[in-house]
Amino acid sequence: MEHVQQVEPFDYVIFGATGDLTMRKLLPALYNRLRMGQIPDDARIIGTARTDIDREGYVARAREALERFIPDDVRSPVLVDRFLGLIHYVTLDGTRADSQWGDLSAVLSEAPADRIRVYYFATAPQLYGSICENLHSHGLVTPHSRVVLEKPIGTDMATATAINDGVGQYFPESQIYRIDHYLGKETVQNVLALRFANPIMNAIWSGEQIESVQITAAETVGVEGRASYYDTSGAMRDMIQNHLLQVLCLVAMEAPDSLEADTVRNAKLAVLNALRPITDETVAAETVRGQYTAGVVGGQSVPGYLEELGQPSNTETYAAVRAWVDTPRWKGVPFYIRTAKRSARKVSEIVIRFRSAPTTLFGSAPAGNVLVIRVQPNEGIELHLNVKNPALDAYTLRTADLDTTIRMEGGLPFPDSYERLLLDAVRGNPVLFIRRDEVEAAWRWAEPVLKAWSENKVPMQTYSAGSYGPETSAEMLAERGDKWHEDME
Ligand SMILES: NC(=O)C1=CN([C@@H]2O[C@H](COP(=O)(O)OP(=O)(O)OC[C@H]3O[C@@H](n4cnc5c(N)ncnc54)[C@H](OP(=O)(O)O)[C@@H]3O)[C@@H](O)[C@H]2O)C=CC1
Ligand SMILES: O=C1O[C@H](COP(=O)(O)O)[C@@H](O)[C@H](O)[C@H]1O
Repeated sequence: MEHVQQVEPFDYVIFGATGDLTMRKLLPALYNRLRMGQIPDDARIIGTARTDIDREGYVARAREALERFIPDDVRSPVLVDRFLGLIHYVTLDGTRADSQWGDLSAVLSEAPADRIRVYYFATAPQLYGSICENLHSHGLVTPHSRVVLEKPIGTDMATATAINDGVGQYFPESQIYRIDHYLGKETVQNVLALRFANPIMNAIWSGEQIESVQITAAETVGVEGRASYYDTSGAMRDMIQNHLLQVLCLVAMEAPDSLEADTVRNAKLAVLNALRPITDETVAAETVRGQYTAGVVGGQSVPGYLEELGQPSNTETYAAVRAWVDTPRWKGVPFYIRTAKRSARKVSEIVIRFRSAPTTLFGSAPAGNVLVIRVQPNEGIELHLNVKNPALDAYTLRTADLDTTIRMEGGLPFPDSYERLLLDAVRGNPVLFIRRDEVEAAWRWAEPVLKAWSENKVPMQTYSAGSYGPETSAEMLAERGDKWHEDME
């Protein structure tokens, strides 16, 4: 099975190795892959950051991170020591040409010249260009090198272009891996299997049978310790421009001829290019933005966004958009996309509402079937069907659910999406990474909305923490007789 095959020996060079992302996600993900037997003994993880510590100091931090973020039942002292044995650390300012590049070069030159080298940028994106320039000028970019770029790729088209140009000067597109962790989620990848491996699904996957599509990513958490980042971002930039548009692409794309990276990415790009532009004239009707106020989440009282921030802000913590994919397949089908912080519950899901049967056999019209792809939690698929109500003499209907939970063999939880993606970069498989033109097409669609919002062309709504969002969001759906999933019967 592919997921337990060992990858080739590699050097993973992490820029930003002392940061939150490395400690919380990257090191635990690599540990878990080592635990699964996928990481060869001679692989190396080379952390770099400006913090002046030696290898022992860094290994101590890495050990602490594993103790914190790897559950006890899968953290074995022997494996932890083996993992920590792979780690090196080089103190380095990635933006300065006169920093200790020689030290990094010396460590890298201990491995064969044709070794796979992954440069992972877990720093602020503004640094990516100068880190690449320094890698190049110090002769560290080899034909076997790849660079993984963390989000956000810009805050608009201009900044995205600057980042992509900066990296693109030194790495060809084929060596650039833009990560989107939603594509690493098992249930997101499953959309392709569900659609294209099941003729019964494929046959009904268009506006002829589908009334509307909803894509939700809601969280109960607020902005946690990331307020300074989040307040410059907001829900549209943080979740919709990247993760949720990618999910929309998988739901809406035409069948690719193969699962080869560029074939899939071309199919996604075609969807992004077919998104109907939202203009100053349509933005108030097609979008809703909001900020959470104080409320109760999971039984705990929590402050509002502005209280947490301690200053006024025009940044949305909730965004909902009615998007349209202008292709023959999706004519007249709204794609409702929404994301929220401090929502009533954590849920990411895709809800496909089918048109109802035109029959008059049963008195009232039967409800349209609903297919729910549960991205997380409780990953699985449910299909709401109409069945005869067995309790009554009259021939009436009720709904029954076909519900399947998708699990790994042995009932194990799915690996974190970073686990798959980190090793795909080693394998040289970019299918789950985003190509430059996709990023640009997504900004082309999102930018006019952000501009209109910044000019207050759409009022900022409020919603209580622990609710499902502003009322105007439900009203946007009601205009066409639609309801958000939680309001469906
Ligand atoms: N944290 C998260 O959950 C997520 C983060 N991201 C993205 O990942 C990136 C990193 O985020 P996060 O870990 O939270 O940020 P942190 O601020 O926690 O870490 C930043 C890292 O960059 C290093 N750094 C800063 N300047 C330089 C420099 N000039 N040269 C070399 N290293 C430098 C810092 O170390 P030092 O000060 O020692 O140099 C530190 O290791 C950002 O782009 C973020 O948007 C994306 C998704 C989720
Ligand atoms: O990229 C991000 O995603 C997380 C949500 O990810 P999930 O896998 O838990 O759904 C979000 O909290 C964060 O703000 C955003 O930057």
